[in-house]
Amino acid sequence: MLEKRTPIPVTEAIERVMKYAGEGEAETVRLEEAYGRYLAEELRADHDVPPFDRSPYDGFAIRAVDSAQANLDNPVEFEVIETIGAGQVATKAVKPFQAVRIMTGAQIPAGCDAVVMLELAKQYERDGKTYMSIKRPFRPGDNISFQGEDAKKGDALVPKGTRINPGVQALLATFGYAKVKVARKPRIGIFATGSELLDVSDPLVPGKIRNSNAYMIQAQVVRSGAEPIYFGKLMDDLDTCFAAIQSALDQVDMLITTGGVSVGDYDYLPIIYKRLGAEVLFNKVAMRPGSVTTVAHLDGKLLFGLSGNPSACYVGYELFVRPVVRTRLFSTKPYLKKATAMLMADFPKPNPFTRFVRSYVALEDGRLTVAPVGMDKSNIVTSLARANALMVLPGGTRGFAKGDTVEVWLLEDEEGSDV
Ligand SMILES: Nc1nc2c(c(=O)[nH]1)N[C@H]1C(S)=C(S)[C@@H](COP(=O)(O)OP(=O)(O)OC[C@H]3O[C@@H](n4cnc5c(N)ncnc54)[C@H](O)[C@@H]3O)O[C@H]1N2
Ligand code: MOO
Ligand SMILES: [Mg+2]
Repeated sequence: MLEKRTPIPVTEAIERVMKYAGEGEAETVRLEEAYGRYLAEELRADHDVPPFDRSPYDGFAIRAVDSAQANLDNPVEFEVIETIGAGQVATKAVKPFQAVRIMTGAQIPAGCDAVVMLELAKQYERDGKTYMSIKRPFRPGDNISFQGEDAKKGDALVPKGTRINPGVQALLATFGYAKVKVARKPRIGIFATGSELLDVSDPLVPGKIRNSNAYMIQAQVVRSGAEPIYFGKLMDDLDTCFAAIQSALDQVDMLITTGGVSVGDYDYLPIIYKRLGAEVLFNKVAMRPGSVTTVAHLDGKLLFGLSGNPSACYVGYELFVRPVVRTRLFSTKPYLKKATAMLMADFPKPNPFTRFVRSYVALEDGRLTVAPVGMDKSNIVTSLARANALMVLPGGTRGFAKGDTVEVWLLEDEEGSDV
């Protein structure tokens, strides 16, 4: 007799998985390798930025008070006592009506409190000395880039769990992080199961198809910030699958299988979970596609039994695996970012299960619109190529119409959501 599966709501399924999400671990990488990784600790300023008052222009550093009387009819003259470029420090004390020729980025000489742009000064020589004159007054602080104006020592700049983008990379360099503490990428093992599966380079033969899920999942793993370990494809043979899965478990933090999870004669994952002694968290979810998604837990490791159907497999990853990965990357927002969008197509057929329709979200005239990107069936692979969102249509008795406002979960977003 076929075991009856009881569907549970998607939110409950996610909750059950997240109980076993575990915690992130830190590792150290060189700054050059940090881009795209996730910070394992908050980034704070340990010094002021900039660390000294500096010139934002090529020009002359002066004491503003000396320029007070300058106007078009009364140029004020300064003796130029030295020249400093960025990286150099003035060596002479600046006395009244003296100036230092200064370049962008150089430290403001002691005693000076304003900078005159080169274009506003006239420089000339007289009796072997260099002078410049200006025809307008400057106030203290004019054209100074002040110490700490960018960041003050102690400022919290980037929270733990942030993905290191080029800007974060710049800050890490600014604060001297030659080595960076980042989240260790969770290692996710992948098996594709199915006797019908061909390798990518195999020619098509009757009854068989190429294994696309393994490559799709590897990309999803990478997109979410984890490290895929692909163990290859398995024939639908119980003992072979069991042995392969059991031995792979030692090498990974969690394991994904695709296919073999439904109720068919050759769907062996349910038996394998039993043999392993794994606790099955659920084996039916009230969602389309991916209703057969099964998640089990064994000795602190999650085993994701994703559907063999490509669209169902894809959705299963984004809903159940991604938030676990993000949690282990120290994110406080591990879920897909949610938004609302205007539906651009009718969806008349009601469905008792919540639908996650592979869709394309666009920004049109300042508001989000959403349209499905292909046929809404779980065995469809072509629709995935253009999907940048999952449109969430709650199950129930009604369909949806063009113009309705619907929820969308964004697939390419980096920020995430805490719910
Ligand atoms: N009697 C029932 N039959 C089915 C049910 C059900 O409730 N009762 N559920 C259906 C649903 S819903 C889904 S989804 C599928 C899930 O099946 P499995 O997860 O067991 O996957 P398979 O049977 O192994 O394969 C399904 C389908 O996907 C193709 N596939 C598998 N692996 C790959 C791969 N790596 N790359 C590309 N395509 C793959 C496979 O050839 C099949 O066509 O079960 C329904 N049946
Ligand atoms: O698990 Mo199936 O995808 O609901 O079609
Ligand atoms: Mg099957």
